[in-house]
Amino acid sequence: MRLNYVQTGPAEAPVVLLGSSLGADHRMWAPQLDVLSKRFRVVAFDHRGHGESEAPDGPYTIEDLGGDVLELLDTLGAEQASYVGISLGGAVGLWLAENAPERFHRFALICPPSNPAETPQPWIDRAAQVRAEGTKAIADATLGRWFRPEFTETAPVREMLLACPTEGYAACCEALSTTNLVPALGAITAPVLLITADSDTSVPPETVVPLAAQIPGAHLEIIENAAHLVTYSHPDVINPLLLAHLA
Ligand SMILES: O=C(O)CC1=CCC(=O)O1
Repeated sequence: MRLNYVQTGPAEAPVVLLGSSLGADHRMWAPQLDVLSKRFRVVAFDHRGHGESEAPDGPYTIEDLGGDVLELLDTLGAEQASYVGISLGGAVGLWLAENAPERFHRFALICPPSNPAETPQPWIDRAAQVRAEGTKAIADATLGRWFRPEFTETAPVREMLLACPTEGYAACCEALSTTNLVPALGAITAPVLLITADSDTSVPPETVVPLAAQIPGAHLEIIENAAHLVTYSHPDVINPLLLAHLA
């Protein structure tokens, strides 16, 4: 699978991969790139079916998306990396922490859905709606979950969502509908920073806070007055946390 990616920072520095939210692409990491690339070789990639990555017909699985990241590491010539993921990218991070610990130093997982398969029907319904009507049909509702009303710089994110391939978005919804990463959380060995946002209605804090007790040694941060896409709306709060954890 050919994943699209951009990289910045010194070529010889430790690699940090950035995995995006459902419907967004590598451009959503713009508020993190300058800061992280002073210390790391930063690789922001598009999941399959997103941005400019290949978009085969779905359904996909979380194993597909995680396997793509391992292939990307091989393509980059990186034996190991650290991984930062938000939302769908956070679920992929949990899968990587559980299934490929030898390839990763540290994880920062932001608003990660750990068991979306618990309620699969909304994901199956969303996939059907997007296949029928495109991502424009879900754009207003999605941005309403991703940002609090006082954050108004949402136009670039809307543009990413509208540009997301219909089949890729739908197939990733189907991946979420079959994903349950909870049973293996206790086997995670890498240091994990978990970040949740108090106003996140996509992946509510009540579903993230308990993960800190289930992942050995995990550290939890709860960001106040923030919704799901907290990396984009609150970089001044998030970037120092990422730097402190990854360094
Ligand atoms: O609500 C959304 O669209 C964002 C999201 C992606 C994965 C998830 O659980 O929520």
